[in-house]
Amino acid sequence: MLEHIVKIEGLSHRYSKDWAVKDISFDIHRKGILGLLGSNGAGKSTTMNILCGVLSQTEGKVLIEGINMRENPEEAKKRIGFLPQNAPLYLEQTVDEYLTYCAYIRLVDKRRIKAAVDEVKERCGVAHFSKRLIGNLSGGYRQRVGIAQALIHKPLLVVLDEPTNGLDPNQILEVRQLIKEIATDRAVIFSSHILSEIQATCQDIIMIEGGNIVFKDTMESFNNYIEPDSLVTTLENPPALSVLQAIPGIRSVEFVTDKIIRMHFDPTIDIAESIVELSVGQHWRLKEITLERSSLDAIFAQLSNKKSKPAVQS
Ligand SMILES: Nc1ncnc2c1ncn2[C@@H]1O[C@H](COP(=O)(O)OP(=O)(O)OP(=O)(O)O)[C@@H](O)[C@H]1O
Repeated sequence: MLEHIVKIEGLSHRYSKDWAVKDISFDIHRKGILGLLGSNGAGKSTTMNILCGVLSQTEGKVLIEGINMRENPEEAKKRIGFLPQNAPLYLEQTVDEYLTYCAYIRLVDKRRIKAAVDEVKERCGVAHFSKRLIGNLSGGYRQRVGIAQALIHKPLLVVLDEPTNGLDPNQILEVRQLIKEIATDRAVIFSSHILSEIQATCQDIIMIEGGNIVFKDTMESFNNYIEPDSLVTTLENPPALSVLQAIPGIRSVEFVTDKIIRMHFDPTIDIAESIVELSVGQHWRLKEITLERSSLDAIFAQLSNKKSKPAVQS
């Protein structure tokens, strides 16, 4: 049986009249990365803020190693490191000054503070910037410092709210790698509104929309559950639009260039095979065919349409 360090039960929150999250329950395993996927306003930050004890829920329970966050926040928070959506950095401090301050407010033993700062700097790859003002670091390095402060007190769980937001592609790859490395000896939960971000990093996924969980399982099950519903094909000798539109199962056809064509199709039909067969038979000279991953909106629509199947699994 998998060991859990976090148990969230029936969590609901409303800021005013409407529910921002409603009846959310899930567990977090002791190690590995759980991705929280959802579009803007889905309820990711609300869930994470409650999980970290920054926001007090309207209803429900958060237990960290059995400790109730509402009843004993000091003990529960010792076990959690948090990087909120807007990293809480002091731009006028050096990396050393800032991390020392974080160690102090995170109640790290005074005799251990220097060692703790050195350890997280090393781990997060910012040791060479110890004396640099945080305001003079690039976005990627600021984010590393943000992750370092979340690790300073050796928490069991690290919560990262959209940690790759606003970074350039290289910085995204580096921060992803750091997150994977951190998760080798602790649990990590991280949120994103980008599916590929979660797919590249997480073993487990929770998808949240309109404040409700619409899917929770392993990443592998998610990938198996969501069928692609469009493909892009390169044909050196493409037929007329009407010929492609007439293929059974095709819903729409768009010429991206005169040779590259995007086709949306009914995911219950194996359209790729038909295209390959037709291409050979009718000399369309197929060069490339790629199934495209669905957008978040399309996935949400698919999940809603599959309500007859058990979309939410525990
Ligand atoms: N302080 C607040 N006061 C009132 N409503 C809020 C507040 N914070 C969030 N909300 C609302 O709660 C809902 C969930 O917001 P939340 O920030 O949790 O979503 P999110 O998935 O993190 O989105 P984003 O990626 O845009 O931050 C949204 O409808 C949002 O407008």
